[in-house]
Amino acid sequence: MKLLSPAQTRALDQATSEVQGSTSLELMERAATAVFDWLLTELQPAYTTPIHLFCGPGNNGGDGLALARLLHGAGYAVHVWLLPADRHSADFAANHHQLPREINCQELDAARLPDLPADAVVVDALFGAGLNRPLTGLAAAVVAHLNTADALIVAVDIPSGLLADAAQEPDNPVVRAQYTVSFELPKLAFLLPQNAGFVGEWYVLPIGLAAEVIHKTPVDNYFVDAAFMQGRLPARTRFSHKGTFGHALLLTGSRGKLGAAVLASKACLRGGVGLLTVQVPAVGYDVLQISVPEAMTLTDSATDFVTELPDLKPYAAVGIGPGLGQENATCEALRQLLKTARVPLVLDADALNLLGANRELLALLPPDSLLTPHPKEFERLTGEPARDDYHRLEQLRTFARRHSCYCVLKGAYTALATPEGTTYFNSTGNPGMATGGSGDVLTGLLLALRADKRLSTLDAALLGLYAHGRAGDLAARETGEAGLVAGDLVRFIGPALRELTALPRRL
Ligand SMILES: NC(=O)C1=CN([C@@H]2O[C@H](COP(=O)(O)OP(=O)(O)OC[C@H]3O[C@@H](n4cnc5c(N)ncnc54)[C@H](OP(=O)(O)O)[C@@H]3O)[C@@H](O)[C@H]2O)[C@@H](O)CC1
Ligand SMILES: [K+]
Repeated sequence: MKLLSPAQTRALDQATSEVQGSTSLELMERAATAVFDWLLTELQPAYTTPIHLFCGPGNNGGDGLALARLLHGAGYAVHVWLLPADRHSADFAANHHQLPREINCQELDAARLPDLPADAVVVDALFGAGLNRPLTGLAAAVVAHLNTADALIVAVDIPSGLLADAAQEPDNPVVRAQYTVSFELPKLAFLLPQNAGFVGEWYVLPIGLAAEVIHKTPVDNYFVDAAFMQGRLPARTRFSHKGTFGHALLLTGSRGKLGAAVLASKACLRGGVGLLTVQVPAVGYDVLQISVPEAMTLTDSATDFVTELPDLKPYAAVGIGPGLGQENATCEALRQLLKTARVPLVLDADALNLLGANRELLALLPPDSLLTPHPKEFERLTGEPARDDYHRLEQLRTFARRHSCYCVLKGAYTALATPEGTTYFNSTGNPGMATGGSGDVLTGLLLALRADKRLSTLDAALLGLYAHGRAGDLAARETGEAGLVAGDLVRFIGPALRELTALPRRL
């Protein structure tokens, strides 16, 4: 799915009306009907549940008024609260006019803000995508009032006071919703950790906006969902052989951290690599041979950490990082790798920490390298703490462009920035994956996909991130989130990849 800016969303609205020969009022009715259906199926309010709708002067308020009419028509107890304003949008006015007289509809008054009992549902339709400045005065007082109430808050389109795709001052008044119900496409704001307390659990409801216009709209940001990924992994043909899927080399492990080497190796094999060679310090030889018999093991001349590179010629891709440690001699091996590798690289964990501690090495990164930092590792790479999540995203894009690399930022909705300046946000995964070794599994899986000669760098990265999260979701069904360990992810890589495999063409 594409992530559109507010200006693009407005243009899409207009274009939809033109293409479909419908009015913006009809579109508003579709939006309100979608929220109405969602409320009834997801929240299932009782007929006695008080539903308070807070409506602003624009089309977000218009959505709220149309929703109030639909709920009233279905027999629910609704109460409408209007934010006084000098001007109202035309579709707000039309829906205000259509509001049945029996509905209790009052203007908000700062001196007498309504009581909101804990069993009430509050619909926040004060401001939506048209917000263009921080809320002040009565609007700010209403938001503060909603935020202290115990009622369940559902935000229409976006929590009021929150900008859809830009940073704002942390103390700006913003509604803290339990649910946000938006239309057709998600907003960038929903994907950033700093907004989680406002947005709550979010839903995107289809309202039939013109698909052909969405298709033609150029964007910088994508939300990577199941439909986006479906069929991206080519099926294996009967005559495929080990060479098709590549021979990968993994440089990994140090004394006490061979578990990382084992997890990454197993993930690489489950990711479908043709052959895997693992270079570990001498201390890891038995561990690898016994734990991962499918891999070939090379031992370093050093006992406790990796210090040297094998001949790189046989390999289709090289991964480096899991459990590596940060010895000087390891850093030299990394330098040699960056200087000599002519095949795709995947860099993670201590390889990134070494890059961060020796930033002159960044100039040696071969183009199209894939880096997988979490936010702390990313900060070491840039050397500059981010002001907020939007700034960090900007840093990520700049980094990927400057170093011609694909850079991941791990977390909820893991982001992938490309050298061209596009960012992809992954949709799979769960908090159970915040556990030791999860990143090592991702590295191994990405290495396998980069060794696969059939895949572009972008497809390998997207498939790896999506399948890793999906494996976590499948595993959590069995283990629960708390009980999930990285080894469980490995078991579900195969099923996750199978879901993404292209089906044979049929007539
Ligand atoms: N395609 C879709 O997704 C569809 C979208 N739809 C809905 O439309 C919504 C967008 O509607 P919208 O453009 O009318 O904007 P909205 O947020 O209601 O209000 C803007 C008004 O507020 C004002 N204003 C702004 N900031 C302010 C502030 N801080 N403090 C005070 N006032 C402020 C501003 O006027 P100004 O004062 O700047 O002249 C303007 O009057 C969208 O979120 C969705 O709910 C559906 O109906 C159909 C399909
Ligand atoms: K809202």
